[in-house]
Amino acid sequence: MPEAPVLAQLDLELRNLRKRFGSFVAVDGVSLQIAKGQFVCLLGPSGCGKTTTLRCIAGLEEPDDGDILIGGREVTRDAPWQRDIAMMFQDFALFPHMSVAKQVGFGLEMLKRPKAEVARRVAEVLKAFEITPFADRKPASLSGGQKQRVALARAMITEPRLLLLDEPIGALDYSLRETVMIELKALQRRTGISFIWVTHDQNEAFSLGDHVVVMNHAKIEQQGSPEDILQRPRTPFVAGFVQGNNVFRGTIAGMVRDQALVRTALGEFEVPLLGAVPTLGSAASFSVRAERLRPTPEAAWHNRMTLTCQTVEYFGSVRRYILARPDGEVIKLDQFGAEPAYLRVGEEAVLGWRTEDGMLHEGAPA
Ligand SMILES: Nc1ncnc2c1ncn2[C@@H]1O[C@H](COP(=O)(O)OP(=O)(O)OP(=O)(O)O)[C@@H](O)[C@H]1O
Repeated sequence: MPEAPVLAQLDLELRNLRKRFGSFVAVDGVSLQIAKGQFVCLLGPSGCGKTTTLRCIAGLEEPDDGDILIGGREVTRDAPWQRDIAMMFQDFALFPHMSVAKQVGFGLEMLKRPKAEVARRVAEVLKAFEITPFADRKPASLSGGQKQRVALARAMITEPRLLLLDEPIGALDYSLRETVMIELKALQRRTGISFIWVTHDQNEAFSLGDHVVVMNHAKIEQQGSPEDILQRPRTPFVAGFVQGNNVFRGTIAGMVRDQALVRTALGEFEVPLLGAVPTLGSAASFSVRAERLRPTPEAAWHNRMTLTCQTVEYFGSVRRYILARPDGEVIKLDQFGAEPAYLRVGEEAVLGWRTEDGMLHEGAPA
């Protein structure tokens, strides 16, 4: 059994957090435990409640119900500056009339630290973020990447326990994003401060996060390591939301030992039973990742179907085949890009997969 996290060592805990705007429920019973020094990504489609959750943690929204603990201390009704957090927004929210040095020192001045200490720390932080040459400049004269460094320096100077980031690289050019992501990940590791990073971009979430929290319709659908979520999606929503899954819908037609037989429009497939045993005849869905399918299944594999290759996309590291399903949907098959191609457009293939590569979902499919 996995060890329960030691509560005093949690950087953040949310207990059954709820937030309504009028009759609209934006956050619906969100519970979360974040150990020390984690890079956490809140991932989900637009409007699923990520930003509202983050704003509740920051103290910018008051939850209707539930508790927020930071570093083991209950802060649900505390003001933002009493929470040992800092925030960084997509537009960086820099003060337009303040010099870079002044805004970087702002947090320490608010905490009424002695002038000499503020000056020393500002000099250190400007140097660490390589923005010393801009110390006297106003934000308007800085590039996007420079503004971002200033915003980060301003957030990090108080050495908060949590840094809350809302789509922090959304405003940067694509060419800059990868470099900034590498820098931010290194900064998080170096400082040991937990980052809570809101994004709707799964590449960002899976490449940065130690822990990814997938939200949909105000609730957490699944949380875990990137590998957990990519390889073992537990709900039809997560399977459909993350890239690379083939989702099958049908009904439970039988159960043998530790396997369910799922009847779909494409045939009957065996899927391992992991959790609760489903009712015979109930609606069910499962997924198989595109790289788990094979164009020449072994004789012993039960799961197979004959389809025609519609398109081949080549991404360098991966070759992706799109095969037409009779129900109008498609099947994705991925192959390592350096290998000779499996199939050509128009070619028919028998695709198959090992039973253990199917993932039966919890809850009925939509
Ligand atoms: N102050 C508010 N008043 C009314 N409704 C709000 C308010 N703030 C957020 N909402 C609604 O709550 C829902 C969740 O919003 P939230 O900003 O948390 O979503 P999100 O997942 O961060 O989305 P996005 O990625 O688009 O920012 C949305 O439907 C939004 O319209």
